[in-house]
Amino acid sequence: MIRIFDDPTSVAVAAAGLFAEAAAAAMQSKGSFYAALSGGSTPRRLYEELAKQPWRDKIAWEKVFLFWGDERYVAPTDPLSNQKMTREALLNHVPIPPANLFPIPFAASAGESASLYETTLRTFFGAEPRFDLMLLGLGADGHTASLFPGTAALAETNRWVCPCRPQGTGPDRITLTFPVINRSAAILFLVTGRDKAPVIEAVLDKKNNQAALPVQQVQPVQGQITWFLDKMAAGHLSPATGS
Ligand SMILES: O=C(O)[C@H](O)[C@@H](O)[C@H](O)[C@H](O)COP(=O)(O)O
Repeated sequence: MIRIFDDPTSVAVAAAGLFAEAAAAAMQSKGSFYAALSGGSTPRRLYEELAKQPWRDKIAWEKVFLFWGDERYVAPTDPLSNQKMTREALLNHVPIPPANLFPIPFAASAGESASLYETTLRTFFGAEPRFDLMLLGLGADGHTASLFPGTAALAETNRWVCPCRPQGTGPDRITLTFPVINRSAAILFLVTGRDKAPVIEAVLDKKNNQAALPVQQVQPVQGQITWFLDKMAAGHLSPATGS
């Protein structure tokens, strides 16, 4: 499903509603809700929405279990940390038990952080990872989570978590891999801004004549993909694709 909203704030408000609905449905069927969080500017707005009413009081936060889809290899106090962003925007403001939070650890190396997180996930989920909701963003280069073009992590079939080194500057990353992402019950992409219009057109209007983009490997085994876009990101889509 593709939904197009006027602006990033409307995307975040709608995403908060979807998050709350997915949480209520999972809690009703199995008593808990497992979500993987994304970094990025649009998710931050979503987290700020969830920290406000009605969601702060309406969501049964003690039954919410939060994981991170990717992280920069930096200390959790670093301004680049997705964990720090999420704590500031959401977690410091809602009654979620600390034991329900599973941030990506900052270990001796990005590789060690990834393998520790893999152990955490395997201990929690057992044989098969199954997130009720996976939040994802999309980079202008087609990356999602920290699965960047041309990196070995794209071909991973066994490991659930990988370290990776994006091209250019910036810290190493730790990312969930496609075998985990594609076992999610639901995936929600939040994409806003004019700079995303070409990549959104390539992915959703399938006008991609270049090499395959990482995001095109998001193909859930059973789950649903929902795209929440703002008008700017949807600017190059044909009218038949958007709604
Ligand atoms: O932590 C991150 O930055 C995410 O891993 C990354 O995949 C992000 O979601 C996209 O780059 C889009 O980011 P924006 O929403 O900020 O454009």
